[in-house]
Amino acid sequence: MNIAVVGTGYVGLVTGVALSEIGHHVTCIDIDIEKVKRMKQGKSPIYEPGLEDLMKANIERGRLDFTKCYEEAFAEAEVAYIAVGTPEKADGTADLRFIEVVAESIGRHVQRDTIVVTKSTVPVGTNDYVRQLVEKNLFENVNIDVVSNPEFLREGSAVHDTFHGDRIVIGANSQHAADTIEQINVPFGLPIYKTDIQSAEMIKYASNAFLATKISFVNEISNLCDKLGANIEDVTAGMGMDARIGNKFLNAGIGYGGSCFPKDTSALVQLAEQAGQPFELLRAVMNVNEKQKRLLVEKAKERFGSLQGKTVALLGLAFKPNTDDMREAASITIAQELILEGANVIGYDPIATENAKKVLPGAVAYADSPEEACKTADFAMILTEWDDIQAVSLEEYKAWLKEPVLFDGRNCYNPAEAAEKGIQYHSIGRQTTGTDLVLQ
Ligand SMILES: NC(=O)c1ccc[n+]([C@@H]2O[C@H](COP(=O)([O-])OP(=O)(O)OC[C@H]3O[C@@H](n4cnc5c(N)ncnc54)[C@H](O)[C@@H]3O)[C@@H](O)[C@H]2O)c1
Ligand SMILES: O=c1ccn([C@@H]2O[C@H](COP(=O)(O)OP(=O)(O)O[C@H]3O[C@H](CO)[C@@H](O)[C@H](O)[C@H]3O)[C@@H](O)[C@H]2O)c(=O)[nH]1
Repeated sequence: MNIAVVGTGYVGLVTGVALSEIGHHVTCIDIDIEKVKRMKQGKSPIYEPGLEDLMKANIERGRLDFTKCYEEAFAEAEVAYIAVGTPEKADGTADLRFIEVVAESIGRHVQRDTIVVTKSTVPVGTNDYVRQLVEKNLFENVNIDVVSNPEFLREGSAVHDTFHGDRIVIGANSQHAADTIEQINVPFGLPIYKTDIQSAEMIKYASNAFLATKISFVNEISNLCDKLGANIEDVTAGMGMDARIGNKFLNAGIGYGGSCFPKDTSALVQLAEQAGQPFELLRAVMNVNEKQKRLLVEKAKERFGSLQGKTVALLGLAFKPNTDDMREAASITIAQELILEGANVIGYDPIATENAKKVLPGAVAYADSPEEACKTADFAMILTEWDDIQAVSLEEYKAWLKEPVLFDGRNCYNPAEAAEKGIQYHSIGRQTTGTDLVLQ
């Protein structure tokens, strides 16, 4: 099948590469000329494990190409995937401006009957709107079908998730369109769930909202554990043994970030509002998350009284490991709060530093290793559980930090062991240890 993929971000590029890997001929379009140049040379503009190797292999096989030119991409295309961003507007709703521009461009450039597949996360009803926009701009006398095919990959494991996902959702109102998109996806060998367009659109928002709810729920439980002397790791292990609850996605931490949960929960709350069906639960989930992002700073203030003049090492800046994405990373809130408290901040991230520089306060300094960050600092906070950060030993923290006090937002260490090694260790939903240590 000849496929055009519009937008080459985390979703578009991974989708395009994966579709070419299973045998389709794919042309990816992006308006960012620099990106297109890089991708043509087999270089991925984003950090995503395994992606670049697949890109190179399929460019060599002649099944994958990149362009900024719609004419070129639509010369042969029978199917057009839309994978541009749907960021959050100031009022919390989804911004459909990129979708609108793309739908109009597709309309102007299609040469034959075409199925337009929306991969982007869009509010219920958007695919109908997309069809209207495409049809309004048609030059050729062709038929347009639309299909909702929401994406469920996670950043940092996007390639793996695409080939090993739990399901592929296809929402269509025409049997022909549903069958064609199913056939395209059969080689992935994953369960395919077919439904109508509105339900497919809702499956995506409902899934993200449910996962966000799980995280805020467990974070609330962890804060209670903190107060009442229980241990969140033991609690979630015990909860997760109930198959109805499941043992995944129960890690307490410093709140969810990233390019999806924050904006998608907000968009669903707004969608519910517009439908006259306020989503109280999801509002609470979002409020809990905002509070949770500030937890480590609150703990540090409680421990030190004032943070004025203290230097804090922030270890891990990306919103999760194995990505260079800084969108809605908790590190942004934490760095801002620390600076407001009069602290100096030195950040370290193995991959996301360049992106971090664009969004963290200008006053933040950057280190090239956990050692350099910690040796400059009074105490440290672990924000992202990158492998190289988890590989730092407790002995090293003890040797490097001026005051061996560690605030661990990802529960990477054993609290008793930390105290044994001479560290005062504050983590999430577990008792603080090493409080009796005499620190300088
Ligand atoms: N990032 C994820 O993990 C993820 C997972 C599932 C779903 N989604 C959804 O997928 C969509 C895309 O997300 P993303 O993170 O890949 O976005 P992104 O911001 O990383 O990438 C969007 C790309 O589209 C390009 N673009 C914008 N306008 C264009 C146009 N007119 N023509 C061609 N290209 C254009 C941009 O230059 C950019 O490269 C969003 O709706 C998001 O909610 C994202
Ligand atoms: O038990 C957990 C799991 C995750 N997180 C945090 O939640 C955020 C999101 O993590 P994750 O879901 O792994 O990454 P994303 O790439 O944002 O993926 C989510 O958002 C995508 C975009 O819609 C969806 O496609 C995915 O299915 C969905 O998991 C990160 O800040 C994590 O640190 C926790 O705090 N505890």
